[in-house]
Amino acid sequence: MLQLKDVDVYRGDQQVLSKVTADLRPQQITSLIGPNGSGKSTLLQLLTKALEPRRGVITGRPLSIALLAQRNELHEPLTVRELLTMTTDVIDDTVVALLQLTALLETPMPELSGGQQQLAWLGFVLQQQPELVILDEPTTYLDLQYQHLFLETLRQLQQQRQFTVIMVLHDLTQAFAYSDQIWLLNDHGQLKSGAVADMADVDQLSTTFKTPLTDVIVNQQHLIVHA
Ligand SMILES: Nc1ncnc2c1ncn2[C@@H]1O[C@H](COP(=O)(O)OP(=O)(O)OP(=O)(O)O)[C@@H](O)[C@H]1O
Repeated sequence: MLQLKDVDVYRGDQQVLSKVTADLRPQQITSLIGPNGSGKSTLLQLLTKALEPRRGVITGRPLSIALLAQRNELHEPLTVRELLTMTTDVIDDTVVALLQLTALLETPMPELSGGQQQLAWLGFVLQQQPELVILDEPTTYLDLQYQHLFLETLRQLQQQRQFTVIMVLHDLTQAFAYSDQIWLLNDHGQLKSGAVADMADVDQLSTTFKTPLTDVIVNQQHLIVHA
């Protein structure tokens, strides 16, 4: 699928990404992590072609890409059903049930909680059956219960339907728990990537985030916490 080779990106005179080379693994979940301002959103913009690199090449962009932001706006107070059928006539009952939206289909979106709205937006994205789903900090405004519901449901549906996901997450424990691959950007815009097990390197993470971190393993899961 998508490959980046020696990609340099500038914003004006400022170099944001430097010689980024990576391979987005198909049918897997990749989390893109890195400190504030390291260029995560910029990298996502490259994937959707909203930005072009100054140097380097990007190949293998899939035809169907769906993007979900931290917050998503509607210009009309659509119901959940209207949102889900905006781009396709058929409601996917499995998706709706897993997202706990079945009883909310006739409810106007503004009457849902923030967490329910974000699940409805995930439903909107998945209804389109995209090959690649790009999520930019999708759980930022959700409480813990909804963060887990969102990521669990995404994981479950991704395993059933085998689409590819790349998402920016700030919570390192969640990134390691819900992903197959990690892309780690440092504040020089350099990227390291690898499987979760290989990237759970606290020295590398502590250096990149400029804060001491430690890795506690509970039930074979990496909890990356402040040392
Ligand atoms: N539209 C823009 N015009 C000019 N510079 C920009 C623009 N968007 C981002 N930048 C700059 O590019 C750099 C990378 O920003 P980007 O938003 O990609 O980082 P990020 O890792 O997503 O940050 P955060 O974690 O804070 O969301 C920053 O120095 C930022 O100021």
